[in-house]
Amino acid sequence: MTSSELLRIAVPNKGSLSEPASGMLREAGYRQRNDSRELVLQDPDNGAEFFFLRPRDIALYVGSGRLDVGITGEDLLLDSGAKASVVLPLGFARSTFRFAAAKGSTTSLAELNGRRIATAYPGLLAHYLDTKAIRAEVIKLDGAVETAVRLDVADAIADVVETGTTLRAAGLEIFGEPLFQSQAVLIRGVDAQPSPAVDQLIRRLQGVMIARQYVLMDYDISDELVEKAVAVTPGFQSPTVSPLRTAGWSAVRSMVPRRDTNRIMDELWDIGARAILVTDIHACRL
Ligand SMILES: Nc1ncnc2c1ncn2[C@@H]1O[C@H](COP(=O)(O)OP(=O)(O)OP(=O)(O)O)[C@@H](O)[C@H]1O
Ligand SMILES: O=P(O)(O)OC[C@H]1O[C@H](OP(=O)(O)OP(=O)(O)O)[C@H](O)[C@@H]1O
Ligand SMILES: [Mg+2]
Repeated sequence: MTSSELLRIAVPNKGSLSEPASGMLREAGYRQRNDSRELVLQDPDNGAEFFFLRPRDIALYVGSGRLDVGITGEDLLLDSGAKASVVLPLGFARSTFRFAAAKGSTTSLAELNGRRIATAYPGLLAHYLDTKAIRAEVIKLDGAVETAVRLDVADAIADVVETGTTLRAAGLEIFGEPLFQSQAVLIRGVDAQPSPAVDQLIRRLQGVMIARQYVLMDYDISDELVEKAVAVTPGFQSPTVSPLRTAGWSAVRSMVPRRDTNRIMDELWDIGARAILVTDIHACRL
Protein backbone atom coordinates (compact mmCIF):
# COMPACT_ATOMS: atom_id res chain seq x y z
CA MET A 1 0.00 0.00 0.00
CA THR A 2 1.45 3.41 -0.94
CA SER A 3 1.37 6.36 1.41
CA SER A 4 -1.37 8.06 -0.65
CA GLU A 5 -3.75 5.15 -0.05
CA LEU A 6 -3.40 5.28 3.70
CA LEU A 7 -6.11 6.89 5.80
CA ARG A 8 -4.59 10.12 7.14
CA ILE A 9 -5.48 10.64 10.79
CA ALA A 10 -4.64 13.70 12.95
CA VAL A 11 -3.82 12.96 16.59
CA PRO A 12 -3.11 15.54 19.36
CA ASN A 13 0.63 15.66 20.04
CA LYS A 14 0.45 17.47 23.42
CA GLY A 15 -1.86 18.54 26.21
CA SER A 16 -4.68 16.73 27.94
CA LEU A 17 -6.03 15.09 24.76
CA SER A 18 -2.77 13.52 23.65
CA GLU A 19 -2.41 10.45 25.90
CA PRO A 20 -6.05 9.37 25.99
CA ALA A 21 -6.34 9.77 22.21
CA SER A 22 -3.28 7.62 21.51
CA GLY A 23 -4.40 5.15 24.18
CA MET A 24 -7.77 4.74 22.50
CA LEU A 25 -6.18 4.23 19.06
CA ARG A 26 -3.79 1.67 20.53
CA GLU A 27 -6.71 -0.22 22.07
CA ALA A 28 -8.38 -0.11 18.66
CA GLY A 29 -5.39 -2.03 17.27
CA TYR A 30 -3.41 0.80 15.65
CA ARG A 31 0.28 1.54 16.02
CA GLN A 32 1.08 4.68 18.00
CA ARG A 33 4.38 6.48 18.51
CA ASN A 34 6.71 5.63 21.41
CA ASP A 35 8.76 8.80 21.06
CA SER A 36 6.88 12.08 21.60
CA ARG A 37 9.12 13.78 19.02
CA GLU A 38 7.83 11.62 16.18
CA LEU A 39 5.56 13.75 13.99
CA VAL A 40 4.32 11.19 11.47
CA LEU A 41 3.86 7.44 11.87
CA GLN A 42 2.77 4.94 9.26
CA ASP A 43 0.76 1.85 10.12
CA PRO A 44 0.45 0.10 6.74
CA ASP A 45 -0.95 -3.10 8.31
CA ASN A 46 -4.01 -1.11 9.32
CA GLY A 47 -4.01 1.18 6.26
CA ALA A 48 -3.39 4.26 8.41
CA GLU A 49 -0.94 7.14 8.69
CA PHE A 50 -0.93 9.27 11.85
CA PHE A 51 0.02 12.97 11.99
CA PHE A 52 0.79 14.24 15.49
CA LEU A 53 -0.34 17.87 15.57
CA ARG A 54 -1.32 20.59 18.01
CA PRO A 55 -4.90 19.88 19.09
CA ARG A 56 -5.81 23.48 18.22
CA ASP A 57 -4.59 23.05 14.61
CA ILE A 58 -6.28 19.72 13.91
CA ALA A 59 -9.67 21.10 12.82
CA LEU A 60 -7.91 23.27 10.24
CA TYR A 61 -6.00 20.33 8.68
CA VAL A 62 -9.13 18.18 8.57
CA GLY A 63 -11.44 21.01 7.47
CA SER A 64 -9.17 21.87 4.55
CA GLY A 65 -9.23 18.24 3.40
CA ARG A 66 -5.44 17.77 3.85
CA LEU A 67 -6.14 15.06 6.42
CA ASP A 68 -9.09 12.62 6.34
CA VAL A 69 -10.05 12.56 10.01
CA GLY A 70 -8.77 13.83 13.35
CA ILE A 71 -9.23 13.71 17.08
CA THR A 72 -9.63 17.05 18.85
CA GLY A 73 -11.77 18.81 21.47
CA GLU A 74 -15.26 19.83 20.40
CA ASP A 75 -14.60 23.28 21.92
CA LEU A 76 -11.45 23.63 19.79
CA LEU A 77 -13.41 22.62 16.69
CA LEU A 78 -16.04 25.28 17.37
CA ASP A 79 -13.39 27.87 18.19
CA SER A 80 -11.54 27.23 14.92
CA GLY A 81 -14.50 27.87 12.64
CA ALA A 82 -13.02 25.17 10.36
CA LYS A 83 -15.21 23.33 7.86
CA ALA A 84 -15.20 20.10 9.85
CA SER A 85 -17.88 18.36 11.88
CA VAL A 86 -18.17 15.72 14.59
CA VAL A 87 -18.56 12.13 13.39
CA LEU A 88 -18.09 10.39 16.75
CA PRO A 89 -17.99 11.73 20.34
CA LEU A 90 -15.20 9.86 22.16
CA GLY A 91 -16.24 10.27 25.80
CA PHE A 92 -12.99 11.59 27.29
CA ALA A 93 -11.60 15.10 28.04
CA ARG A 94 -15.05 16.18 29.17
CA SER A 95 -15.09 19.81 30.23
CA THR A 96 -17.38 22.80 30.49
CA PHE A 97 -16.59 26.23 29.08
CA ARG A 98 -17.58 28.93 31.56
CA PHE A 99 -17.31 32.56 32.57
CA ALA A 100 -15.55 33.41 35.83
CA ALA A 101 -14.57 36.59 37.65
CA ALA A 102 -13.15 37.66 41.01
CA LYS A 103 -15.24 36.30 43.88
CA GLY A 104 -18.32 38.45 44.51
CA SER A 105 -17.58 40.85 41.64
CA THR A 106 -19.91 39.65 38.89
CA THR A 107 -23.20 37.78 39.02
CA SER A 108 -24.84 38.14 35.61
CA LEU A 109 -23.98 38.01 31.93
CA ALA A 110 -25.32 41.52 31.32
CA GLU A 111 -22.55 42.95 33.53
CA LEU A 112 -20.05 41.92 30.86
CA ASN A 113 -21.15 44.75 28.56
CA GLY A 114 -18.20 47.08 28.02
CA ARG A 115 -15.85 44.85 30.05
CA ARG A 116 -12.69 42.91 29.07
CA ILE A 117 -12.88 39.09 28.90
CA ALA A 118 -9.68 37.04 28.60
CA THR A 119 -9.78 33.67 26.84
CA ALA A 120 -7.76 31.18 24.81
CA TYR A 121 -10.94 30.49 22.79
CA PRO A 122 -11.78 33.84 21.11
CA GLY A 123 -13.88 32.28 18.34
CA LEU A 124 -16.10 30.35 20.73
CA LEU A 125 -16.45 33.37 23.05
CA ALA A 126 -17.21 35.88 20.27
CA HIS A 127 -19.86 33.57 18.84
CA TYR A 128 -21.52 33.23 22.26
CA LEU A 129 -21.40 36.99 23.01
CA ASP A 130 -22.96 37.60 19.59
CA THR A 131 -25.88 35.28 20.25
CA LYS A 132 -26.49 37.03 23.59
CA ALA A 133 -26.01 40.54 22.07
CA ILE A 134 -23.29 41.42 24.58
CA ARG A 135 -20.63 43.92 23.55
CA ALA A 136 -17.37 43.16 25.34
CA GLU A 137 -13.67 43.32 24.52
CA VAL A 138 -12.14 39.87 23.91
CA ILE A 139 -8.54 39.59 25.16
CA LYS A 140 -6.84 36.64 23.44
CA LEU A 141 -4.34 34.76 25.62
CA ASP A 142 -2.55 31.45 25.04
CA GLY A 143 -3.34 29.78 28.37
CA ALA A 144 -3.28 30.22 32.16
CA VAL A 145 -6.02 32.78 31.61
CA GLU A 146 -7.11 32.59 35.26
CA THR A 147 -4.22 34.92 36.15
CA ALA A 148 -5.42 37.66 33.78
CA VAL A 149 -7.91 39.03 36.33
CA ARG A 150 -5.40 39.34 39.17
CA LEU A 151 -2.96 41.14 36.86
CA ASP A 152 -5.75 43.44 35.61
CA VAL A 153 -5.45 42.41 31.99
CA ALA A 154 -9.14 41.46 32.07
CA ASP A 155 -12.30 41.88 34.21
CA ALA A 156 -13.47 38.32 33.62
CA ILE A 157 -12.37 35.15 31.88
CA ALA A 158 -14.00 32.49 29.70
CA ASP A 159 -12.18 29.17 30.06
CA VAL A 160 -12.26 25.40 30.29
CA VAL A 161 -13.41 24.18 33.71
CA GLU A 162 -13.25 20.57 34.79
CA THR A 163 -13.01 20.27 38.59
CA GLY A 164 -12.87 24.04 39.26
CA THR A 165 -9.60 23.67 41.18
CA THR A 166 -7.70 26.15 38.99
CA LEU A 167 -10.45 28.77 39.34
CA ARG A 168 -10.61 28.46 43.12
CA ALA A 169 -6.84 28.70 43.43
CA ALA A 170 -6.94 31.96 41.45
CA GLY A 171 -9.70 33.44 43.71
CA LEU A 172 -12.28 33.31 40.91
CA GLU A 173 -15.82 31.98 40.79
CA ILE A 174 -18.05 31.02 37.89
CA PHE A 175 -21.15 32.97 36.93
CA GLY A 176 -23.80 32.68 34.23
CA GLU A 177 -24.75 29.54 32.34
CA PRO A 178 -22.11 27.29 30.72
CA LEU A 179 -21.17 28.51 27.22
CA PHE A 180 -20.41 25.00 25.99
CA GLN A 181 -20.06 21.34 27.05
CA SER A 182 -17.07 19.73 25.39
CA GLN A 183 -15.44 16.34 24.99
CA ALA A 184 -12.91 14.76 22.65
CA VAL A 185 -14.43 14.05 19.23
CA LEU A 186 -13.53 12.41 15.94
CA ILE A 187 -13.98 14.96 13.15
CA ARG A 188 -14.20 14.93 9.32
CA GLY A 189 -14.31 17.67 6.69
CA VAL A 190 -17.87 18.75 5.96
CA ASP A 191 -17.35 18.08 2.23
CA ALA A 192 -15.60 14.71 2.71
CA GLN A 193 -16.89 11.80 0.62
CA PRO A 194 -18.14 8.57 2.24
CA SER A 195 -15.19 6.29 3.00
CA PRO A 196 -15.16 2.60 4.02
CA ALA A 197 -11.78 3.20 5.73
CA VAL A 198 -13.29 5.93 7.93
CA ASP A 199 -16.31 3.73 8.67
CA GLN A 200 -13.92 0.98 9.83
CA LEU A 201 -12.04 3.43 12.08
CA ILE A 202 -15.36 4.54 13.58
CA ARG A 203 -16.41 0.92 14.24
CA ARG A 204 -13.07 0.21 15.91
CA LEU A 205 -13.32 3.28 18.17
CA GLN A 206 -16.94 2.45 19.02
CA GLY A 207 -15.72 -1.06 19.93
CA VAL A 208 -13.19 0.42 22.36
CA MET A 209 -15.80 2.65 23.99
CA ILE A 210 -18.29 -0.21 24.39
CA ALA A 211 -15.58 -2.53 25.78
CA ARG A 212 -14.73 0.15 28.35
CA GLN A 213 -18.32 0.90 29.31
CA TYR A 214 -19.70 -2.64 29.50
CA VAL A 215 -18.83 -5.96 31.15
CA LEU A 216 -20.11 -9.46 30.43
CA MET A 217 -22.29 -10.97 33.14
CA ASP A 218 -22.98 -14.71 33.42
CA TYR A 219 -25.29 -16.36 35.92
CA ASP A 220 -27.33 -19.48 36.58
CA ILE A 221 -31.01 -19.23 37.35
CA SER A 222 -33.95 -21.63 37.63
CA ASP A 223 -36.10 -21.69 34.50
CA GLU A 224 -39.20 -20.11 36.06
CA LEU A 225 -37.16 -17.08 37.16
CA VAL A 226 -35.43 -16.45 33.79
CA GLU A 227 -37.95 -13.82 32.64
CA LYS A 228 -37.64 -11.88 35.89
CA ALA A 229 -33.82 -12.01 35.76
CA VAL A 230 -33.41 -11.00 32.10
CA ALA A 231 -35.63 -7.98 32.78
CA VAL A 232 -32.71 -6.79 34.99
CA THR A 233 -30.08 -7.72 32.36
CA PRO A 234 -31.75 -7.04 28.98
CA GLY A 235 -28.31 -6.81 27.28
CA PHE A 236 -27.57 -4.91 24.10
CA GLN A 237 -29.85 -6.81 21.77
CA SER A 238 -31.00 -9.81 23.75
CA PRO A 239 -29.35 -11.98 26.42
CA THR A 240 -28.14 -15.50 25.56
CA VAL A 241 -30.09 -18.12 27.52
CA SER A 242 -28.87 -21.75 27.36
CA PRO A 243 -29.93 -24.86 29.28
CA LEU A 244 -27.74 -26.09 32.15
CA ARG A 245 -27.02 -29.84 32.51
CA THR A 246 -29.10 -29.79 35.69
CA ALA A 247 -32.74 -29.95 34.55
CA GLY A 248 -34.85 -26.87 35.30
CA TRP A 249 -31.88 -24.44 35.29
CA SER A 250 -30.55 -22.02 32.66
CA ALA A 251 -27.32 -20.11 32.13
CA VAL A 252 -27.73 -16.45 31.09
CA ARG A 253 -25.06 -14.25 29.48
CA SER A 254 -25.59 -10.54 28.98
CA MET A 255 -23.71 -7.25 28.61
CA VAL A 256 -24.31 -4.80 31.44
CA PRO A 257 -23.02 -1.25 32.04
CA ARG A 258 -19.81 -1.45 34.06
CA ARG A 259 -20.91 1.21 36.56
CA ASP A 260 -24.08 -0.77 37.42
CA THR A 261 -22.26 -4.09 37.94
CA ASN A 262 -22.67 -4.41 41.71
CA ARG A 263 -26.25 -3.14 41.87
CA ILE A 264 -27.25 -5.65 39.17
CA MET A 265 -25.43 -8.53 40.92
CA ASP A 266 -27.33 -7.69 44.15
CA GLU A 267 -30.66 -7.61 42.31
CA LEU A 268 -29.94 -10.92 40.53
CA TRP A 269 -28.95 -12.56 43.80
CA ASP A 270 -32.21 -11.40 45.42
CA ILE A 271 -34.17 -12.83 42.49
CA GLY A 272 -32.43 -16.19 42.95
CA ALA A 273 -29.52 -16.16 40.50
CA ARG A 274 -26.33 -17.94 41.59
CA ALA A 275 -22.77 -18.33 40.21
CA ILE A 276 -22.86 -14.71 39.03
CA LEU A 277 -19.63 -13.98 37.14
CA VAL A 278 -18.37 -10.72 35.65
CA THR A 279 -15.76 -10.60 32.87
CA ASP A 280 -14.04 -7.69 31.09
CA ILE A 281 -14.64 -7.28 27.37
CA HIS A 282 -11.34 -6.78 25.54
CA ALA A 283 -12.76 -5.83 22.16
CA CYS A 284 -16.07 -5.97 20.34
CA ARG A 285 -18.01 -5.10 17.18
CA LEU A 286 -21.72 -4.75 17.77
N1 LIG B 1 -8.63 19.99 32.85
C1 LIG B 1 -9.22 19.56 31.76
N2 LIG B 1 -10.12 18.56 31.81
C2 LIG B 1 -10.73 18.09 30.71
N3 LIG B 1 -10.48 18.57 29.49
C3 LIG B 1 -9.59 19.55 29.37
C4 LIG B 1 -8.91 20.09 30.49
N4 LIG B 1 -8.06 21.05 30.06
C5 LIG B 1 -8.21 21.10 28.74
N5 LIG B 1 -9.12 20.21 28.31
C6 LIG B 1 -9.57 19.97 26.97
O1 LIG B 1 -8.42 19.73 26.18
C7 LIG B 1 -8.55 20.40 24.96
C8 LIG B 1 -7.46 21.43 24.88
O2 LIG B 1 -6.38 20.80 24.37
P1 LIG B 1 -4.95 21.37 24.71
O3 LIG B 1 -3.93 20.44 24.22
O4 LIG B 1 -4.90 22.81 24.38
O5 LIG B 1 -5.08 21.11 26.26
P2 LIG B 1 -4.23 21.63 27.35
O6 LIG B 1 -4.23 20.62 28.41
O7 LIG B 1 -4.78 22.97 27.69
O8 LIG B 1 -2.80 21.76 26.69
P3 LIG B 1 -1.76 22.91 26.86
O9 LIG B 1 -2.25 23.71 28.02
O10 LIG B 1 -0.49 22.15 27.09
O11 LIG B 1 -1.76 23.67 25.58
C9 LIG B 1 -9.89 21.09 24.94
O12 LIG B 1 -10.81 20.28 24.26
C10 LIG B 1 -10.23 21.20 26.40
O13 LIG B 1 -11.65 21.19 26.61
O1 LIG C 1 -11.16 22.91 36.50
P1 LIG C 1 -9.81 22.26 36.53
O2 LIG C 1 -9.87 20.81 36.87
O3 LIG C 1 -8.86 23.00 37.38
O4 LIG C 1 -9.25 22.25 35.02
C1 LIG C 1 -9.33 23.38 34.19
C2 LIG C 1 -7.98 23.90 33.84
O5 LIG C 1 -7.29 22.93 33.02
C3 LIG C 1 -6.82 23.57 31.86
O6 LIG C 1 -5.61 24.18 32.11
P2 LIG C 1 -4.18 23.65 31.65
O7 LIG C 1 -3.54 22.93 32.77
O8 LIG C 1 -4.29 22.94 30.39
O9 LIG C 1 -3.38 25.00 31.45
P3 LIG C 1 -3.64 26.18 30.40
O10 LIG C 1 -4.62 27.10 31.03
O11 LIG C 1 -2.31 26.76 30.21
O12 LIG C 1 -4.19 25.56 29.15
C4 LIG C 1 -7.85 24.65 31.62
O13 LIG C 1 -7.35 25.66 30.77
C5 LIG C 1 -8.13 25.15 33.01
O14 LIG C 1 -7.20 26.12 33.41
MG1 LIG D 1 -4.55 24.08 28.60
